[in-house]
Amino acid sequence: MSKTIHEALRWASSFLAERELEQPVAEWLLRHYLQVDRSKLLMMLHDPIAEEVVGRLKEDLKRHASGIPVQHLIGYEEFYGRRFIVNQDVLIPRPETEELVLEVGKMKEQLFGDERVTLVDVGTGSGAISVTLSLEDETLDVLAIDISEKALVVAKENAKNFAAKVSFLHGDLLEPLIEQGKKVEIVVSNPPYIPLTDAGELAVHVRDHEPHLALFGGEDGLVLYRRLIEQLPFVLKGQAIVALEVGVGQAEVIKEMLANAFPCAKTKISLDISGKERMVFAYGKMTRL
Ligand SMILES: C[S@@+](CC[C@H](N)C(=O)[O-])C[C@H]1O[C@@H](n2cnc3c(N)ncnc32)[C@H](O)[C@@H]1O
Repeated sequence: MSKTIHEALRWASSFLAERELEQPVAEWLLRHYLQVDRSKLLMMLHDPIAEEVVGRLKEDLKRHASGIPVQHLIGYEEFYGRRFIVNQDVLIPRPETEELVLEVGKMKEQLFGDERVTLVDVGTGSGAISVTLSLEDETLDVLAIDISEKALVVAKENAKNFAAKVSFLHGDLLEPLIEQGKKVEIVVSNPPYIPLTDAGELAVHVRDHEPHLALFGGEDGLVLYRRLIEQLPFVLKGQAIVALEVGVGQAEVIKEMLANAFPCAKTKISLDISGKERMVFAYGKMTRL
């Protein structure tokens, strides 16, 4: 007799638990195969499940147990309620970054109201930040930069899928803007910030399956912040916002770097939903006097 969805899920949960892997993975996979949302899946729990779907589930769970992120198995990650294509060329967007997007939206509203302003997302990866902000706020002209040509292919595909108007540039941090003499009101970045010295502590699915260019920020994790902050004065308008996602334990030092670079601006650290200092901002007057 064929299994029900409930039985398949129970089997999958114990497979994952034995390997200390996250339980929702089985549900994500089944929702993906059956193309249903969570509430529909719950309503279908006692329906029979086709043998080939059970076979696919077993195969994918084995691949996941070997270290492949579930997002690479299904080909997307949800970000701000939208499905972004992801593959081995881009960082899988994380929930903390949704909080950065939310904060940037609020700060833009406070500082610029409905004024039309230009925002640049440095190190756009899958385009999660740039595409989302462009869709959420029509008063933003959005540019996005990445040093990885392969990441830009994915970001462009995501922008196309959502008909988001983002202009993509290839280059090192803000250099493409500096070369054009272009000035912007908002710089957002979630640069690579893991210290190279922490590489050994990373989970296999991160270390072996996400691009190292997206993960490591030099020996101490701060290399990209230092270089980005040095470049900022060349691209920021007089009134501006700088919004950076940072790693745990990096917020104070990055706030200080911003305060030194922009003595007339206000700076602040924001906590993520789990109470960790994960966002640093400089905003207001960006001139030195
Ligand atoms: C941590 S990932 C962030 C991706 C995406 N913004 C997100 O939040 O999901 C960092 C991104 O910065 C890019 N990157 C690394 N070094 C860079 C550089 N020097 N200039 C521009 N982009 C860079 C990487 O290719 C990667 O896409």
